Amino acid sequence: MGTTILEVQELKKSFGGISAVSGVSFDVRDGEILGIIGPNGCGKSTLFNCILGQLRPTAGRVFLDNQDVTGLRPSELNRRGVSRTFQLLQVFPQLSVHENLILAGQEHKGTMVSRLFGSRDVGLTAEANRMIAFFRLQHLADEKASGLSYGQQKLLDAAMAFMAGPRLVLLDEPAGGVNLTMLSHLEERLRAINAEQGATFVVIEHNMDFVMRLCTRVVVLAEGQKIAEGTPAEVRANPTVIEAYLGH
Ligand SMILES: Nc1ncnc2c1ncn2[C@@H]1O[C@H](COP(=O)(O)OP(=O)(O)OP(=O)(O)O)[C@@H](O)[C@H]1O
Repeated sequence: MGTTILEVQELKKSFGGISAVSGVSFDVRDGEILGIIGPNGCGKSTLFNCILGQLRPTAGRVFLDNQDVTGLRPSELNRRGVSRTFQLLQVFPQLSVHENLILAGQEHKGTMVSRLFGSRDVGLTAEANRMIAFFRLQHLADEKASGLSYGQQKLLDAAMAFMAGPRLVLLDEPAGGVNLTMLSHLEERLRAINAEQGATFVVIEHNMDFVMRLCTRVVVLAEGQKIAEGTPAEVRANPTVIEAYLGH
């Protein structure tokens, strides 16, 4: 496996008296698909939000390519090549599939680039077309996002996160609410973007089968702490993991 892209060290986040994340450490290596799983309320989203600057950690550090990025704003992390999806769809319903992708690309490149250099495109039209072809959305390219099925919107949402060649993508429940046919398409395309383009990403997901099939490595959280880490097979056989799931 490649060099370390992201390193999370002893991250903690409390909300008043509630400790949502209690000292979690892990890393993400170039070219891998890392899964983060755990029972409801174990701190997965809080962890993502702390890594991506939506929340300021109570303690701990986050390094991107060996640079300390703890507490940087989401827009700054975007400019450094980290993008994400949210549990709730972030597509703009009144914009077409193509326009949504362009907008995501502009956000990833940083609006300053287009402001300073005039062109709002900076190669994004070609990139959007490439992404549309990659995720097999050609027949929907000019459709408004609101006209797409929920599964198609989730696919678009994921495609948007990969616009402009980010260094690292964090996907928050990409499979949530997606029907089986669309799910296998999403899984196959995510696998392909990793294999063919070397995309590195982290997936938070409740769908255990999806995670176990897709991810190269899995981190398991329970009650704000990391309780296991390993290949899908190792994690599945880990008694502590089984206990944490059966106990809920
Ligand atoms: N803004 C907040 N204020 C207070 N408590 C919060 C806040 N956000 C999260 N929490 C609490 O922190 C804990 C972790 O929540 P978090 O949403 O990170 O878990 P999760 O693993 O993502 O859950 P789920 O799988 O249900 O999405 C929970 O006990 C939750 O109630």
